[in-house]
Amino acid sequence: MNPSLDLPALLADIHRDTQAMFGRGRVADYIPALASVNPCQFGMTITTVDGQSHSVGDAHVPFSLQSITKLFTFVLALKVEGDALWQRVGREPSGAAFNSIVQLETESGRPRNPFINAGALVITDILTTRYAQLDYALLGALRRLADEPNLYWNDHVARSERETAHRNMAMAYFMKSHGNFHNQPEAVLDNYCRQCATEMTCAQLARATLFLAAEGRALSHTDPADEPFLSADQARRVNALLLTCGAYDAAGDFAYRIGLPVKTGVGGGIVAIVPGVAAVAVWSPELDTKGNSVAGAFALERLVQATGWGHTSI
Ligand SMILES: NC(=O)CC[C@H](N)C(=O)O
Repeated sequence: MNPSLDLPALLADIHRDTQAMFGRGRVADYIPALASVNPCQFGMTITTVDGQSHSVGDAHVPFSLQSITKLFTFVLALKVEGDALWQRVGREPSGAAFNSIVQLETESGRPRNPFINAGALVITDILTTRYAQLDYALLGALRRLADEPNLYWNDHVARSERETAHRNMAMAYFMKSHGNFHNQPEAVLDNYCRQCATEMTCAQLARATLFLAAEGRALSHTDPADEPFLSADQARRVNALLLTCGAYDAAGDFAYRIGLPVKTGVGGGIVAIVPGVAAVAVWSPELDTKGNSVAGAFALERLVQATGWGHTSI
């Protein structure tokens, strides 16, 4: 990393400039419990592989990870299932909305990638077969990665999504009709909604995804063995998928503007990986029409313009 970079000063500048972005998007309201979140919040954390962490604004306020959890469930599935999972899900951008159902019909129930809802449901189905209590297995992995024992899902948000999960349920049944869903859709949806309702702060999320910037090494402070969480090759592949599929049908626009592997969620969070350098988490609840945080994307664009990150790593 360029030693002359003053990250705290840069974060302060970005924080100031994002205030002008409030009011340009809308908080997700299709999950009723998310509709009541105060929209005018912004937090950002940069955690570097050399051990620095810098935060600004609401970076210590927990928020609903939503689709950002798809990154973690995919990584878990890759660890337990390996390349066999590609028989059940593709690795191409969908170019369609995150909750689109149309491609499933023409593509025989095999979702385009693990980061759209249909693909994430297949991943959760795979993990539901593997783990008797997936919710706690996932929390355990997240706690280890974030080096933070106090991580939970928000039960109110989980129930709220579960009661209104008609479209996701329809996709699960459709995939089951093609033989690409092995458990009962109801049980998988229970797990999926709890997974999506996991809460973290920006500081915790940046820490939890640092392994993707560090060639798969979890860099745990509490685990001196520093065991790799993924192999360097697997981490490289996960980053490639995040770059091409991490922002749904805005993946091209994100690559153009930001050029880093990212995962977004309708809670307003975005995590971005700068391979070899840092993990960056940003959160601001107002979304654009594709379900991505308006101020979050703006902040990441400012960050890469100022640091040059991404220009050499991709
Ligand atoms: N894009 C998202 O964050 C979507 C996640 C949300 N839980 C859903 O399934 O609709």
